[in-house]
Amino acid sequence: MTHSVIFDLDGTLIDSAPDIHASANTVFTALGQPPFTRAEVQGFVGRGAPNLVARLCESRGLPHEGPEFDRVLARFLEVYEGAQALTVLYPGTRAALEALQAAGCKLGLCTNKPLAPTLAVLRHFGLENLFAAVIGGDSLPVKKPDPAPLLETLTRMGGGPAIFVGDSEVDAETAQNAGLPFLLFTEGYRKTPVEALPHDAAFAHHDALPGLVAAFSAPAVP
Ligand SMILES: O=C(O)COP(=O)(O)O
Ligand SMILES: [Mg+2]
Repeated sequence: MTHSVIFDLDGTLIDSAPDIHASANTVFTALGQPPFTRAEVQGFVGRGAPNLVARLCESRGLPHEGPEFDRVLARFLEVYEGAQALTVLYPGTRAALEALQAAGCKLGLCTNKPLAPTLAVLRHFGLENLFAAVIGGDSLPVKKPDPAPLLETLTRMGGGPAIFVGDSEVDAETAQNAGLPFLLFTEGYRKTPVEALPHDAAFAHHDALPGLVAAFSAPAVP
């Protein structure tokens, strides 16, 4: 039985932290704040843009809710939507997605990144037609690790057996919450050692992905 394969985006298919870092610095330096390091910003990626901006505000002693925060978030989202210049696909990503599709797998995307910058970056890399369903961090009232976005992605893909592929603590928890197998990409933005994150298989290069998915999809040997 061929599985549907649902992907996380930031830190899994694309290395977008340089653009997220640059967008944060564009917004916060305009507010008279000193720039953030890449590590500071990357450490807050994974729970969606409102959480990222709230954590950045907090670390500069600025309000992390209310009208002033809303203005900073709105400005960040504006800058973020046009921020693709520093983003790259992880090596082997395009080939792996195409190989999975050629093997009959349906592909889906379930990210906490807001939908507008998600669609913009998919278009930037010419990947927008590969995915049967795309759910962003603002597509539903809840985000990962709530299982609803992942399950909704699968429903929009027509259901059936599925595997989730992601890079983070949030993704591992989402897969568990949704009851789906989890493949962990080890070169993304996780903060926890691989051994400490629940996963069914781990990989460091996307070349390994079609083989891992095929192993899951193979009928169990009696
Ligand atoms: O925008 C984020 O916080 C992270 O996005 P991701 O779910 O694609 O890793
Ligand atoms: Mg991620």
